[in-house]
Amino acid sequence: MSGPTTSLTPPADARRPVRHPDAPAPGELLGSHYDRCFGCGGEQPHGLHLETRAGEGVGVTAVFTVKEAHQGAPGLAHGGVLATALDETLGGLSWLLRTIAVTGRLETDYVRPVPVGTELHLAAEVTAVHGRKIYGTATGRIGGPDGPVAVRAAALFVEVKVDHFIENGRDEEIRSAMSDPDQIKVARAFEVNP
Ligand SMILES: CCCCCCCC(=O)SCCNC(=O)CCNC(=O)[C@H](O)C(C)(C)COP(=O)(O)OP(=O)(O)OC[C@H]1O[C@@H](n2cnc3c(N)ncnc32)[C@H](O)[C@@H]1OP(=O)(O)O
Repeated sequence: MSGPTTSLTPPADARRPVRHPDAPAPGELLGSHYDRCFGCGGEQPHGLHLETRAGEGVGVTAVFTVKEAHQGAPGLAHGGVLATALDETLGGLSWLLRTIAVTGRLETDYVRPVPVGTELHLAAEVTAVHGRKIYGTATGRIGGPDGPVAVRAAALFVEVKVDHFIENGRDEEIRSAMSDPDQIKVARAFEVNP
């Protein structure tokens, strides 16, 4: 049986990731890539409102406070919401590479339950790049950057052009985003990618 390989282990000839010279400085807040994004958008009332900062190398850190609206079991964060937090943090790595990419595969390990009210401290890094494929890992810790690990992820993102969103998104939101100067600014930031 043959088909595309879905392994999260980079191939032997993958290259080490390189921080883009125009990447935000370590500690800089990345801001939201779309104000209605469920992961990071300020205009999404029940969203995660994840705040992501550039880290050292090709890495980012983020903080997500688990709210009442994020429950699965009573008083505990929903696993899908935690996967979203990991996915969004990994998505922030695009800023470090200055490459637009979407999640192709995301594998999540749930190590310990995460109560409502927890401040989850996330960290993600790119581990390898192979053609359009970007390999990354992420971790979420309870209470602080050195707190106990609650969740972990390995992921493969695939580089896409802006057209991916224009061709596939719903017309109403695409039209609205295209008429928003802030949104155009975010998209342009990634267009120059030597
Ligand atoms: C702006 C950023 C927002 C950030 C928000 C947080 C991140 C997100 O949640 S993004 C939203 C969720 N993701 C999506 O909606 C993506 C939906 N999927 C797609 O659009 C397509 O399948 C896409 C773009 C991933 C790949 O399609 P396509 O561009 O045709 O590439 P394709 O040729 O199939 O694959 C390219 C390579 O990736 C590999 N690949 C593709 N999908 C996968 C996968 N699921 N698992 C492993 N490898 C994969 C292929 O094997 C291929 O590898 P190789 O180059 O070695 O042959």
